Amino acid sequence: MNISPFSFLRLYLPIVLLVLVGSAFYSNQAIEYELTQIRNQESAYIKLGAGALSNKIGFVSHDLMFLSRHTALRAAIEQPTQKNLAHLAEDFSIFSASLGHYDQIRWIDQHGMEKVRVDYLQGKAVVIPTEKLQNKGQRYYFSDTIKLKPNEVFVSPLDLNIEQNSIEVPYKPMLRIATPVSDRQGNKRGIVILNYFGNELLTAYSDATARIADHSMIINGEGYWLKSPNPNDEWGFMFKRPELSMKTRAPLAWEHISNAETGQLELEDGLWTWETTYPLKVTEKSSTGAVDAFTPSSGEVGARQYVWKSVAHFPKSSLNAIRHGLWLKVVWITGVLLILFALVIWQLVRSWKTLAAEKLKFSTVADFAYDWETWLDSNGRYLYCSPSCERITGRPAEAFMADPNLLLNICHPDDQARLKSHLQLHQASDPPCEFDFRIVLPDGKVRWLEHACQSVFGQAGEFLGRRASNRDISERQLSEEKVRYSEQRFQDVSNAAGEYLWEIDTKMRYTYVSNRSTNVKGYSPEELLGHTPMEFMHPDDIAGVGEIVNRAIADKAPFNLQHRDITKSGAIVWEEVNGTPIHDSQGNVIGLRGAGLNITERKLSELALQESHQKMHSLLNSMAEGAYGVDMNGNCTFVNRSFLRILGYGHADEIIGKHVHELIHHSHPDGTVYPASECKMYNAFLHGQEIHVSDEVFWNKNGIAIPVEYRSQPIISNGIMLGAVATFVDITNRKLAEDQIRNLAFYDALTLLPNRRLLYDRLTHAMAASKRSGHYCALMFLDLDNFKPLNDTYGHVVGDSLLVEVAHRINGCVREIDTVARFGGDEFVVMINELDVNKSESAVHAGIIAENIRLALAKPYLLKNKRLGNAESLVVHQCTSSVGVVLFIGHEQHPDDILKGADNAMYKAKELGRNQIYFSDTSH
Ligand SMILES: Nc1nc2c(ncn2[C@@H]2O[C@H](COP(=O)(O)OP(=O)(O)OP(=O)(O)O)[C@@H](O)[C@H]2O)c(=O)[nH]1
Repeated sequence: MNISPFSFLRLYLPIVLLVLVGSAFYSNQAIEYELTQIRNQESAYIKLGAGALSNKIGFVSHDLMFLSRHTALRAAIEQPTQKNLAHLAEDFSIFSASLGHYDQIRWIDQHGMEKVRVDYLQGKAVVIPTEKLQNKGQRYYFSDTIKLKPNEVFVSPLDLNIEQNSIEVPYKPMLRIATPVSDRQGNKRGIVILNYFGNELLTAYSDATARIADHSMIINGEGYWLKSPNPNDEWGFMFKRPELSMKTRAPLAWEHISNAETGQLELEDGLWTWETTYPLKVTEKSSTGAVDAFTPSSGEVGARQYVWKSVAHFPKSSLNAIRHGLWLKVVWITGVLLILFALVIWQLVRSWKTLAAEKLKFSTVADFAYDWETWLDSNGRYLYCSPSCERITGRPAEAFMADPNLLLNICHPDDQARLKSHLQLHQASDPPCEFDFRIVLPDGKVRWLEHACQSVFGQAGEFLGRRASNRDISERQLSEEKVRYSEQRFQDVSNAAGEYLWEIDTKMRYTYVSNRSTNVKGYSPEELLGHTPMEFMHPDDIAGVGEIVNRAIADKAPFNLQHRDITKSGAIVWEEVNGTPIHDSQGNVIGLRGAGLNITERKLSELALQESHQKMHSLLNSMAEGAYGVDMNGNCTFVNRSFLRILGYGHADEIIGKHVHELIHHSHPDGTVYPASECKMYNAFLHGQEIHVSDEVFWNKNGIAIPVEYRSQPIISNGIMLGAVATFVDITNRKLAEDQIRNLAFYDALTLLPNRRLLYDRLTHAMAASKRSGHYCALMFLDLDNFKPLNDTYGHVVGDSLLVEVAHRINGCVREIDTVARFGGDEFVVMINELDVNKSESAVHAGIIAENIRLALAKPYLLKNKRLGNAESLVVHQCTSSVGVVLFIGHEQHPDDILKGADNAMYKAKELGRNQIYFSDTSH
């Protein structure tokens, strides 16, 4: 795992600083402690040394005073007889030998003459014979002592013993202590003096300061060493060598030492510790002494001036060594500590990072969990609540953390008792638990939650509470509800429909059959399970059913089939089966399921219907009329053969399913569009009405209008209209016949000109029109002149052809709106409409037209002549015509009068010689 140097240093640097400061503080404290120890030790030993010196001096002083008051001495002073002197010498010997401290014990009389002297030589007290006694009157110790008052003590400086005016070698440090003695009258009778071995004193000092022997020393008041770690420095004053004194060697230290009774001071050269000893009591005196044997003291020295300094000098190098040693120790410990801290912090940072990573994982897994994750302690308080609770419950995680009862409070009232007992009672030993409950959202909606929880334990097996996962299963519940509802509905519908449900495995054995099987097959589900459907099937149907089912399995497709079953009672029932393959997750077919329905009645009906259909089909196809059916959308449901024949189709499939009106009835006879909305038949069938139309057209496949007469009748079953059936006949021949009849009534069969009836009709219309317009009309009555001879000569056929040609030539002389009619025989009537509003102008126009006709008819005719048995010949014929003209307007005259007028005019033309035009009188 990578650790960021920044993370490490951020934690480590303050600790480094702390350790360094701590180390510095500790080192200072340690050094100070060590130095304090040393200082204390120095002080203590120096005090011990000083004390040892004082004690020793005290003992000596005590011995002196004991001897000065000794009875033998008193006796010798009063009566210095040999006996008393001997006695005194003996006592001095005993004293010397018993103590061994004194080099000499003497009584010197007031003249300085040694009276009794005991020396201590080689461990024995030796009384010096009288003849060897010397006069010490010149010596400073005598002169300094003899002048003292009784009981005052003279203590000499500690110096080296001088014998024969030379410093005794080896050096014999010596301290002389003396006191004057007097007789009973108070006269001074000399002194008692003890030469005390200075080594005793120095040894006592050494013993007391043995622990600091290497740097302890005794220095006299002048700064000379009486005892020094370096013996060569000692007794400088005895050799008059001032350089062997502290005053010279360490003047600064000596200045402090000499000016203070006691003290301790660290100077550049080291630690100085000193203690001042005052060997003399108040009653004791001393003098400067003298180095030379017979030199008197230069002055008296009082008790406070007679000092020895017990001094310890702890060298600077040793102090530094201690400091360095401690520093090194601290530095080493600090280094080790820093390394240890570095390792610990490194591990700590690693652990934190691991912890952070684990926390990130945890938060990623828990905080981003889709479900609502919780952890409750043994008291039911939330230790963790995932943020998804807000999406699921509508309340934030903080609300649950703050209120352990919130879940119970928002629980649906119907589920609260169960949830409450679960939350209150679950214990560490409870197994994992799952159940569903509902909560009420803030907006009042209800949501289903699937709750799953289990106990959780720490590594030591301690119960940590229960961890739960709550999943929003509202949609699933809804879906399941829908599925349940759907299944129930399916079951109900199936039952209502009389169906039974079934499932079979790949070996075609029933694995499930619903109760309705009893109604359909006559066998209960228990009797069917484990058997195959074929065991109950009509033998003739097994092969067909097997083929359909196997194909469905191969195609993995649903199937539908009908077959016959033989019921438990032996009856044959028809069953309709719908089924579909069941697949596993790999898509393999693992069985079939479906529903079966008893369709026996329907099947029998169908068969009957089929038979009926067959009959109807035969009937339809035997009809001469075309027939077809339409559904409610107007689409064709069936056609018969005559339909196909009449309308030119080859197969019913070309029509069935198509909108019949759009296919065969889309246009009027003149080709204009005939919308279905205007179609009589279509509207009649839409309204459930019968209709009969005798004259419309259907359009055949080739786009030719076929005149038809049709009937349409709605198909109504149980009051519900299902469509219509139409029949039609081709009335082309009938129409032709009708046309002919109509032509016969209104037209001349030979010339095809309107006949007299039609002329009369049009004359009536022309009269009405002229009345509206105010324009005059003209009626011309034509009669061929001498027509009869042609008939007679060539026969009626030739005469007919002339009449036809005459009709043709007259038509060529008039407008479309005019009428040319054959009135009868060789008589023609021409009616000219819309001439002029002015009668004269109209007469002129009519005359011109009449003249044109007359001229046209007067031209020769070339007529075919074919007689029976003879070849066809051409007859050239020429004839004229007589024309009578009458003008008319409105209803001034009766039609018959107009015709009569024209006829009369024509006769006038005849009378006037034929081949001319005559206007009726009424025309002018
Ligand atoms: N070919 C033929 N002749 C007809 C037809 N109808 C009448 N006729 C004859 O037409 C003749 C008419 O005769 P009329 O008009 O009386 O005599 P006409 O010979 O024309 O002499 P005028 O009229 O006096 O000039 C008769 O001989 C009829 O038989 C017809 O449809 N076809």
